[in-house]
Amino acid sequence: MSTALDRIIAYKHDEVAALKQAESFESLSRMASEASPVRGFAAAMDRVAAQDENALICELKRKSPSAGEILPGADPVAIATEYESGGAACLSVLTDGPSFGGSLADFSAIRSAVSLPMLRKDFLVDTIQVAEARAHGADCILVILSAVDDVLAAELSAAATGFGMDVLIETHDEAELERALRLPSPLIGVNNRDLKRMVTDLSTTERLAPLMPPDRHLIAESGISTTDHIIRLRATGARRFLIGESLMKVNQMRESAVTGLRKARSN
Ligand SMILES: O=P(O)(O)OC[C@@H](O)[C@@H](O)c1c[nH]c2ccccc12
Repeated sequence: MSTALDRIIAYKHDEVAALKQAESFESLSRMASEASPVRGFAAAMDRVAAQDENALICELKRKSPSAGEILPGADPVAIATEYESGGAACLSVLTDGPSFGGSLADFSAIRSAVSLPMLRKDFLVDTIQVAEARAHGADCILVILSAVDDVLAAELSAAATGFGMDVLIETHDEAELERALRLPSPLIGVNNRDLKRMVTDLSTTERLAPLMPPDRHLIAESGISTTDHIIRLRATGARRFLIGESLMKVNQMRESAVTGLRKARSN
């Protein structure tokens, strides 16, 4: 049975083919070398976690296969600015169009309006997309292990590191975590959402956190909407969190919602 993820990966290969018609890795690498300097993505989270606060990667996401329309007509620059003043450590911007309503144009507009480090959130299946990410100013890329094999994961990581970017390796189960530990990046995401079945369960982080070696940083991803969720996940040792839908849907006082999640801890 083909899953939503299979369909996304299929059209990503079409997008890459079209990109290769228009640009080469070399031409995008030249643009990347002229892009604005990399902002340390991992370092920004480290600074927040060092204060024992919660390092939040706040995400800009217009719609998704699991949630449908999240905030039609959203002004991503205005929301990113609210995330920044609320105390987000970093931003994540979906650049996938068909399934998530995002674009690289959104990404560039946000990057010139805020000074936070930014993750290009997309389904990467070719190193040319890594060069494209840096050419648009990305500071970090996502490598989704359920979407790529080990060889491609290593190539994407090496390309990103070559451009000076950080790499977030996304896992969802024990087998993927084992694969992640064979890659050099210290940033390992645990996606609470199963991208194949589209179900979200915070116990995924609770199950995998004890398996994380001390030299790697766990980023708990997806399904986080309350300070209670943060407190529950902090109990696993997690200090880094990726939050999208629930913060997009806050329609008043988004800044204080971000601040509340950043400060959440049990007393
Ligand atoms: O909106 P949520 O449930 O807070 O989740 C954010 C983020 O973790 C989620 O968007 C995500 C995690 N991994 C992905 C991979 C592709 C697309 C999206 C994602």
